[in-house]
Amino acid sequence: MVKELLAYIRPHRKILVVGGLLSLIGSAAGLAMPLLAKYVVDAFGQDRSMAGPLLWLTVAVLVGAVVSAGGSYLMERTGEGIVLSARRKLVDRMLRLRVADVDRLKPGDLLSRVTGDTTLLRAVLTNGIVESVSAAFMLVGAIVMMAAMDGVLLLVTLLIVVLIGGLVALIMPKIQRAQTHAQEAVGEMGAVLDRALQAYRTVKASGAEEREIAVVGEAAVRARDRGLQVAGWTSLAGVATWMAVQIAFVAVLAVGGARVASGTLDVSSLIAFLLYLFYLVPPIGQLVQGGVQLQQGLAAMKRIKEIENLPAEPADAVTPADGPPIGLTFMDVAFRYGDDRPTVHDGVSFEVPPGGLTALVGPSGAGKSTVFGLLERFYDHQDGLIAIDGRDIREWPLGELRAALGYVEQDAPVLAGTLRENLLFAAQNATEEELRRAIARTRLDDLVDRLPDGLETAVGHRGVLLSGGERQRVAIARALLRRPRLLLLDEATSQLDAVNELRLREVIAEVATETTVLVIAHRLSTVTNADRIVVMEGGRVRAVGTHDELVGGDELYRELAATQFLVS
Ligand SMILES: Nc1ncnc2c1ncn2[C@@H]1O[C@H](COP(=O)(O)OP(=O)(O)OP(=O)(O)O)[C@@H](O)[C@H]1O
Repeated sequence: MVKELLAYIRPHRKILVVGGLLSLIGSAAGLAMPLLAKYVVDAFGQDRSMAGPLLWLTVAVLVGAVVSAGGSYLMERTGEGIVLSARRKLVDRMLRLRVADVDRLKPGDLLSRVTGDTTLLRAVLTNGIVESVSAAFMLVGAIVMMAAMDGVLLLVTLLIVVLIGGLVALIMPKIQRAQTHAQEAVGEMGAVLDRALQAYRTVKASGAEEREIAVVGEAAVRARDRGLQVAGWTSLAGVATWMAVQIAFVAVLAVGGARVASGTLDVSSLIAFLLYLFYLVPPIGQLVQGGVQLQQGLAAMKRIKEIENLPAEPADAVTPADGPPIGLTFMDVAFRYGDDRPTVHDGVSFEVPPGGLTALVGPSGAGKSTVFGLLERFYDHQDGLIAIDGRDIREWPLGELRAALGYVEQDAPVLAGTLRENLLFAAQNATEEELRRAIARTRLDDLVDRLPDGLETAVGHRGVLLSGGERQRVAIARALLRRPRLLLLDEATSQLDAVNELRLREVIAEVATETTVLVIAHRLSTVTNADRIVVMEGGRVRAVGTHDELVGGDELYRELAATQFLVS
């Protein structure tokens, strides 16, 4: 893990070294001060002019301050750079994960990894490491100076510092464990908050505000408790170091006082020694702090790596290319969502010839949406053959496969942004003419006319400004602009008004004249217009035919037609 942490630093190492050097120079200037103070005191005692030593003292203060400030700015800059590259890498991986992996992850937790955990890297990589180096330098420097003052006093000091240092070293692993838990708790809080925000209306309609507030509140309390554990251990480490210095102070004062009295030590040396002793405080504190930050960084790194280590889909983005409609084949396809999950497809076989409208129908849970998930290769089937245009989908380069398909989800997501951005989402290079045509084909013209800023109108978070029927047509227009050779359309189950219903039917019928359309049908009008209907039940294909054939020959279909389809 430390190695991975260092990998983030490598690109910034030059500037980090410069910043580190500046900090060291600042520290060295600081280190010189007690010595210069000693000269001031000596000059005072020997009736010499204090001007020279005082001037040097002033110069040391100024140089120390300016150089330290420069060093710390460079450090912060590097820190921001490191956070940026960690975020970029993480986001890149997150958007390329396989759907099956994302199903298992919680969006709120993912968000906290990008926003929260990356920030923790900054502290460890800059302050943590560089300041620890400069603190170690200060520490060694102070000890050398103390040795020059008086060896006996140094021994007394070191004995105490080493004892307490051992204690702090024992506390560090506890801090890391507590810190990992604390960051996980923040992620969990993000996840429960996200759950409530995703279902905002349902929360309100269910009168569940209080409960959700309590759930998020509890997660926040857990995060606080974990944070308190970290704080507890950190304070203990802090107190231990503080105690070390205080005890050393008393011991040095006692031993040093005795040596001054016996004439083996100058008063000025004792004063300088005591000053150096207090010079030990910040570097020791910094080393402890650096240790804590390292633990935080390691915990954050672990959470970042958990995502980065997940497999990614190949990144072969392909611009959609025009082509004739294509057909598809399912042959004995077997699939389940996970080894411990029930079988969803249990030998599914059907064929869709190029062009025309094919409807998939069946009771809820029959595996219809799963057909789409497999065609888009969001998931990989375990057995059997799925071919598109006569070619096994495993042999299609992923980008090319997805470029050939248009996909409209049932709840037709519309993204925050303008209507134009939404329409061009899947085909950034579409021309104004193509855009206009797609709008006309999906009968969105009057919507565009009605909206205050036309295509440039912001449609709101998840398209709340549009009706369900409009959202579905926007999604269809978006898919059409990609010029799919096979359109996968999961029809909205929501009840549409007569106008929207009619428009949707016209749109589907018209699109089916130009490309292959496979629709998961929820409307009677769709199935009656379909060239063929595939009836699925319990993970198998039960019957294939036209509406009239199936009404006559398939009992389940007859029942579905009578009860399930939204009659138009
Ligand atoms: N991402 C998923 N992870 C695990 N199981 C899933 C996932 N998606 C669907 N399933 C399960 O697979 C089965 C078939 O689901 P599918 O969505 O394909 O059915 P469907 O016929 O489209 O149903 P509906 O018409 O209700 O949408 C269901 O039992 C469902 O619980």
